[in-house]
Amino acid sequence: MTEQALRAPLAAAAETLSLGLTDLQLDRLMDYLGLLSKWNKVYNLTAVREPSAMLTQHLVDSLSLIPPLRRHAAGQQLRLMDVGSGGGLPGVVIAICDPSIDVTCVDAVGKKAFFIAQVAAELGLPNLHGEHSRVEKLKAAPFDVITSRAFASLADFTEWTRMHLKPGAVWAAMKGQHPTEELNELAQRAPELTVFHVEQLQVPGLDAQRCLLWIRPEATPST
Ligand SMILES: C[S@@+](CC[C@H](N)C(=O)[O-])C[C@H]1O[C@@H](n2cnc3c(N)ncnc32)[C@H](O)[C@@H]1O
Repeated sequence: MTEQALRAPLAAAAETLSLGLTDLQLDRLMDYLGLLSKWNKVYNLTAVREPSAMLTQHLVDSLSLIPPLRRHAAGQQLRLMDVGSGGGLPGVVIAICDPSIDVTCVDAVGKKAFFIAQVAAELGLPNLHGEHSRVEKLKAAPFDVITSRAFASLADFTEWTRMHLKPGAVWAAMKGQHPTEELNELAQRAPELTVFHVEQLQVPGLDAQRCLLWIRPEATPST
């Protein structure tokens, strides 16, 4: 498939999601797709091999997070950690779509974190950083939002990243079908956490269930 043939469905998906992306942002998303496809063979970034499948299953899927994230940001600058980001999903897509969000992609595999740094340099994204570490070993740093996609159970995700939450910060976990069992496990292991919003994500061109879970530590009552 030619680049032009992939750019059209990408632009259409961005339009359907009302993202208001500029031509430069669409170019960067296409450049990212090119890098993902090129370096996948070397770095083993994703099991999805075909660029057209990567476009829908990875880029457009990650784009579906942008409207809820913007709603949450409400125009404020945010520091966001994307945990277990692999080839940069959704972290790189967020950094391209929203320059006011400073994104750190954390992955336990060094070559994946290196790839993120390479994407940041090649695409000229000063708001994108790659960090090589198991997240539970990472020195505590304050973030406003911690995201994950295809990473770990909700209970592990929140336990391993809790020390990185600023006061007032939240987790946003991308999942497929409504994760009933994971929610039950979370309620047992971390009853002090609140799942304050579960929303369906619409992924243009993908006939699959997707949802986003917003979680926060229970507010400490003031004394
Ligand atoms: C299934 S991949 C998902 C990648 C990407 N988020 C996506 O949606 O395509 C899970 C990633 O989590 C990373 N990972 C697993 N355990 C980790 C940990 N404790 N800390 C940081 N990264 C971890 C793996 O190296 C892998 O790249």
